[in-house]
Amino acid sequence: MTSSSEATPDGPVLVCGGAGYIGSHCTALLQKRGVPVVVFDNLSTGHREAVSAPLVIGELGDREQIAAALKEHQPRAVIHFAAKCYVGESVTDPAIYYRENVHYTWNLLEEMRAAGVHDLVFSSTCATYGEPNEIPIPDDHPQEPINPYGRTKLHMEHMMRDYAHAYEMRYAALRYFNAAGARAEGGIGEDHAPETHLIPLVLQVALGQRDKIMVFGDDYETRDGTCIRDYIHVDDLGDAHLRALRYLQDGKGNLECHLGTGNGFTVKEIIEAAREITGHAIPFEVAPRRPGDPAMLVAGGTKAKDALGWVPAKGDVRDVIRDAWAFHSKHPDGYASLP
Ligand SMILES: NC(=O)c1ccc[n+]([C@@H]2O[C@H](COP(=O)([O-])OP(=O)(O)OC[C@H]3O[C@@H](n4cnc5c(N)ncnc54)[C@H](O)[C@@H]3O)[C@@H](O)[C@H]2O)c1
Ligand SMILES: O=c1ccn([C@@H]2O[C@H](COP(=O)(O)OP(=O)(O)O[C@H]3O[C@H](CO)[C@H](O)[C@H](O)[C@H]3O)[C@@H](O)[C@H]2O)c(=O)[nH]1
Repeated sequence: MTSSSEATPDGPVLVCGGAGYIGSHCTALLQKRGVPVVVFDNLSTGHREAVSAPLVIGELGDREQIAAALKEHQPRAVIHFAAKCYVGESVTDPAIYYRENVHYTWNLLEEMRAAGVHDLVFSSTCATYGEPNEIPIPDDHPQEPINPYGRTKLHMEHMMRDYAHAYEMRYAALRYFNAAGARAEGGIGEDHAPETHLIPLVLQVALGQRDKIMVFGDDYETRDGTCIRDYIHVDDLGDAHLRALRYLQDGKGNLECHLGTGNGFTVKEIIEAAREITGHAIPFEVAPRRPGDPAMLVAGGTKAKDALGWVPAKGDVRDVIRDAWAFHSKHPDGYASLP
């Protein structure tokens, strides 16, 4: 058994998508806690430099590659981060999302079943809730996604629920709010191309890589007219995955819950906090609303705390931005800045 302050699951753990932003942070934490870990990633959006664990360059579209990795590394569990994640692209080209999120996850489930690997922790998203009818959003909010990205994630959740019901399998679906920040101990951080997320874009302005940040809409019904989001530190997300896996391995059942801080910040508040931290003026310009953006997304409920004993260590967005800034100012071109 583990203490409530630190969870250590049994390994080896296969981390699909472990070269990506959130997966690399979870992998680093597993290693820090001494859990044997192997990353399986096709490096389509991930980075070899983000991984210091053994890396299998593999494709979830290819069942033979999944089977070979499971056979060679004999994991006791899988944590599954790999997915396509651009909401706009999912609207214009949903086929990619149904193939790579839904079909490829089915590939993984089938190969796990064939190999007798029973435990799966998986990245879901608050985008499965769609336009919330209640803020803060309770854990049992209806799931009515408003774009194909969210719908594919919901399909993935349903697949896991059905597999867990029918076969010998246990799963945790963790619905993240806005992942942000970088590893407090340094070395890894966020490097997406193209980058669409607010905090790294704001920090690109501070680095002189952009003239200004565009604020998508200032006529929402919020305290300053700009959208409110719940920014959750990527290290806290990593910790929640370890706890969720321990929960499954302790036989406590399946789990579906969201992961956020419960604190919401407006776009203008993020810019202001980044000004304080970077000392840069960070000019902005108001642009039209971005289609599909809900005014407010903030986590409510206590399910993750009750089930996992998980409380985010960095609930203040300034701490999140400070860690992101430490990474971006040291690696202004992301992993390309590394020697
Ligand atoms: N970033 C966020 O704010 C956020 C919020 C909610 C949910 N999520 C979910 O969290 C997960 C991780 O997000 P991220 O921001 O770290 O994304 P990311 O793109 O940085 O990481 C995804 C990783 O999966 C790998 N991958 C993708 N397709 C693959 C395939 N077919 N075979 C093998 N590897 C493959 C990529 O190379 C990459 O390393 C995603 O499932 C995403 O939907 C992210
Ligand atoms: O240049 C920018 C970028 C973003 N924003 C605003 O900043 C807020 C946060 O935007 P992000 O793109 O950083 O994050 P989202 O809330 O859109 O995205 C989150 O929710 C999505 C689903 O809705 C996906 O799950 C995604 O991975 C996750 O980060 C939004 O109000 C957005 O309109 C701007 O004003 N200007």
